[in-house]
Amino acid sequence: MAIPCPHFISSAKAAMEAGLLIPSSPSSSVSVILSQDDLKKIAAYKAVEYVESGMVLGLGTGSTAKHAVARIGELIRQGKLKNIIGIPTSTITHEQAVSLGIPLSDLDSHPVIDLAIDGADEVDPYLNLVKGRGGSLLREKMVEGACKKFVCIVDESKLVNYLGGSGLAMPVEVIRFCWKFTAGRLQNLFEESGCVAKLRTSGEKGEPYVTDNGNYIVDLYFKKSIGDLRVASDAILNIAGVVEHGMFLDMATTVIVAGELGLTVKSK
Ligand SMILES: O=C[C@H](O)[C@H](O)[C@H](O)COP(=O)(O)O
Repeated sequence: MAIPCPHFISSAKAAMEAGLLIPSSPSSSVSVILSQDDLKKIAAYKAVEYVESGMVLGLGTGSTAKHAVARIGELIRQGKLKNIIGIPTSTITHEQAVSLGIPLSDLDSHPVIDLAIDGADEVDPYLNLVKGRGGSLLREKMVEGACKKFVCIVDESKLVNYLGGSGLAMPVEVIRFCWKFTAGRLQNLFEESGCVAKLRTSGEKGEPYVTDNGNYIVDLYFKKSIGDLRVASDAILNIAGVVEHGMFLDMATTVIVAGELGLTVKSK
């Protein structure tokens, strides 16, 4: 999706730094079309400005986080970041980090993480998130729950008035055993919100999608708000068979939003 940005003031600077935009002259006014992926990259590059040498970093997963991981790899290669240790949140991020030469570890060896950078599927006005449409919610929640700072990076399409408000999936990771039973219990739990629970599938044959942890994902679709998020979270986690859900409540310390009018940094 191309987004017209006639007055792209603060993001123009970030776009130049990201190599997405070259001004024709120092005084020229900026008029540029940036794609959604450009916006993701701009948010990611801004987040990497928070990274300092010697940090243990949570490396997120997804089409936005991959730009941050690439940038960290680039700065390490250029010698501008030293002694970084990355904790990846998925096998795909692990593979990307290895290909970039980023030294890696895990939570067992590094239980405290200085900073994590990751994307999100939805961000509400209180910086609560929905994550996991890429399937990595469990490891992300473990890593980002162990962080001193969690910088979330999104383009403005991810902003919602309330979680579930995009009408897209709210993922719940469940064990395979009797997943239909678990999906039914989840759907019943949110009956008043018009919830529909669907098993996530992948590939042409529609096989169940399997997470890095060998589990399935049941996606919840809501017609109305699910009300108190803490109550909803506890109720989901109380169902035997549920491993984790994609609501990240009160976890992001900063959210960087790249949009038509520039970069917005919201912090707690
Ligand atoms: O499981 C995937 C992660 O939670 C992602 O961070 C999230 O889905 C956002 O992904 P993207 O940046 O590709 O929109």
